Amino acid sequence: MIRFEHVTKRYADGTTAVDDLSFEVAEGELVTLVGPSGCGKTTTMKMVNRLIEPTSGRILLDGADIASADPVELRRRIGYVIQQVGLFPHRTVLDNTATVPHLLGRPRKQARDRAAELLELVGLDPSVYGDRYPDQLSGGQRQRVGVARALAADPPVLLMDEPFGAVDPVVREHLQTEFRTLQERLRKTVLFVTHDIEEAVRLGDRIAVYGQGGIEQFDPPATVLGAPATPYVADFVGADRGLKRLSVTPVEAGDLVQPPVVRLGDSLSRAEERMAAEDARWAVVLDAAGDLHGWLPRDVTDDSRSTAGGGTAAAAGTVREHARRMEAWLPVGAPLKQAFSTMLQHDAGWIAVLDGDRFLGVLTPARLHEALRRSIDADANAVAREAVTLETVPGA
Ligand SMILES: Nc1ncnc2c1ncn2[C@@H]1O[C@H](COP(=O)(O)OP(=O)(O)OP(=O)(O)O)[C@@H](O)[C@H]1O
Repeated sequence: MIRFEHVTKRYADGTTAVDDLSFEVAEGELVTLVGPSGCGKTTTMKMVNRLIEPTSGRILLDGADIASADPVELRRRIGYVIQQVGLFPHRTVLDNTATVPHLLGRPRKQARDRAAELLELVGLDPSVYGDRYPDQLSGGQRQRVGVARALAADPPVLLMDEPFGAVDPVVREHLQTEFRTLQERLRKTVLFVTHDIEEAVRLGDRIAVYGQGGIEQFDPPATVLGAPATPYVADFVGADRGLKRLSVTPVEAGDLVQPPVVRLGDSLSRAEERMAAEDARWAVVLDAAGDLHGWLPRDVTDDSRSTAGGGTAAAAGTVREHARRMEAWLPVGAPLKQAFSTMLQHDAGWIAVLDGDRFLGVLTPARLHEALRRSIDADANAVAREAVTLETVPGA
C-alpha cells in the first residue's frame, strides 16, 4: 500500500534526515515509527503527503509514484493527525469535524451529519460536545476531534505524528486503547510516529525502530521485544522488555490447566467424586447457564462428611452451599499483561479463561510464566546467534 524505495532526504543545510530508506506498509496495517528525537520519523511521514519532497528515491501509494500525483488530490486520500491538533478556534467541534467533507463538496447538512457520526465514533457525544468550541474541551477530547476530522473524508491512509503526545499518561493510554479498537473496525493503513516504545508496542502491527536516519528493525512488537535485532534496539526497548512483552503475548488455549468442573446444582458427593478421580484439590464452579460462579475447595467436602459414619459417609448437600465466589475471567487471546493484572486485582491464584461464553480452562501464575517463556524461546530460536550474544554481554 505504502512503499518506500531507497528514499533519502537531505535538507538544504546538509543534514541527512533519512538515508536510503526502504520498507513497505501493507493495506490495513498499522506501523509505528519509533525512535529518539531527531532520527527522521517526522521527515519520513511528511514525505508521504508531500509536505516534504525526497532528495532521491520513490514513494509508491497503491503502486503509483506519489511524485506524479497532484498534492491536493493526494492529501484527500491521506488523513493527517498531529500533536497540536490545529482545530479552528472560532468554529464549533461539529463544524471543525465537518470542514473536510464540506470542502469536498458535500452539502452542509450531509457534512454535519457525517461529522456527528464521526464524533460518536471517537467517543464524543455530538449532542454534548458538538456545539462547544475547542477551548472548552480537555486535551484528550481535542485529540479525539483531531482523529474524527482526519477520518472525515474516509481516507484509506492515516498519518499520525505523536497524536497523543500532549495528554497525560492515563488519558493517553485510554486514547490508545480506543484507537486500537477503532482501527480494528476501520482497518486504515496507518503510519504512526511516536518516541514512546510502550505506545509503539501497544498500537503497532509492526514497529519500525529508527536509529539515525534509518530503520534498525522492522518487525511485530513481540519480535522487537523478544529478539532485538541489534544492541541499539535492545538498548532502546529497555531492560524491562520482558515486562513489556506481557502486553503483546496472548493467552492461548494450550496455556491453560483443566481442573474438574462442577455445577452449582451438583451434589457435594458428586463434586467430591470428580475431584477425587482427578486427584484435584479444588474444582471450578459454573452456574446453570455455564457462567463462572467460583470454586469449590476439596476440604469443604471433607468437612461436610458425617463423622458419625467413621469417615465413610458421603458429603452432604449441594455445591451451591459451599462454593466460594470468584469472578475473575479473561477472554482467550487477551494479553498476558491483562491476565496478570486481573490476578492482582482479584488477589487470585488463578483466573478462568473463556472463549465467548464457553469455559476453556484456567490460567495459573506458573502457566503464565511458561507462556511468557514460550514466546521468548520461540523468538530466541529465530534470531541470529551473534545478536543474542552481543545483547547479553554486559557493556557490549
Ligand atoms: N527543515 C529542516 N532543515 C534542516 N534540518 C531539518 C529540517 N527538518 C528536520 N531537520 C533535521 O532532520 C533530522 C530529522 O528530523 P525529524 O523531524 O524527521 O526527526 P524526528 O525523528 O521526527 O524527531 P522528533 O521526534 O524530535 O520530532 C533532525 O536532525 C532535524 O534537525
